Amino acid sequence: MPSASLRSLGFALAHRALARARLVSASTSSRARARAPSSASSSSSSSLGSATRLPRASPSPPTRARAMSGDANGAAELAAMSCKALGACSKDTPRLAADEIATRLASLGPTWTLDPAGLAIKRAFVAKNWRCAIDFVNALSDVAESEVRPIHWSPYDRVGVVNAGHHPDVAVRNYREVEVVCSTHAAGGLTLHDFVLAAKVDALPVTYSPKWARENGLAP
Ligand SMILES: C[C@H](O)[C@H](O)[C@H]1CNC2=NC(N)=NC(=O)C2=N1
Repeated sequence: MPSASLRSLGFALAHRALARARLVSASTSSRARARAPSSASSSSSSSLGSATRLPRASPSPPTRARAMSGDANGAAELAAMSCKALGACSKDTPRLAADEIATRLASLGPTWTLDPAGLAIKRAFVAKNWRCAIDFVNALSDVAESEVRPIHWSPYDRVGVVNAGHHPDVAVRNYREVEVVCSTHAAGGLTLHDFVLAAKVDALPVTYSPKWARENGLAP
């Protein structure tokens, strides 16, 4: 075969190979594009995802520790109860009479006191340090919220939560002095909810200031 025709044949083959290579790379990239979601669609799917994602239910209450109580049976009975079972607090939630308050108070730990007006119970202690104080408050927060129950409502079957918990007033002063006050705000005084919460608070682990623990008869 003459050299000129060989050369033109070579060019033709090279050209065809080049065209094929271009064709293959074009189809590969279009397939790749089809697989990867576009930035718009991915953002819309993630935004849809975030629209249906709702806050997780509160974590389960902390594991029980040694219940610190004056009357173990009374405290165990209270701690086994649940504010959810008692129902959400309202102005109609019955307030306890003075004698039942005294009985329930005796079954709690020794550091609970009744306020002079008889409308709240208070527990105060000194933690070992700030971190121990805040760890206790965080665990307390889980207990207060542990009565949260999920509800479903249409039409998108979104899941929400009704906060049927029972919440104490909490203060941390002088970086480690913790104060917990239980009272039923909706009823304007002490109800069974408050003693149930207090018994659960007594079951929480606490790292006390060693000096305070010795002075209050709570040294291990
Ligand atoms: C609907 C829900 O049960 C009420 O808002 C709860 C929330 N936590 C509460 N906590 C306390 N301590 N008193 C209340 O009256 C109260 N009400």
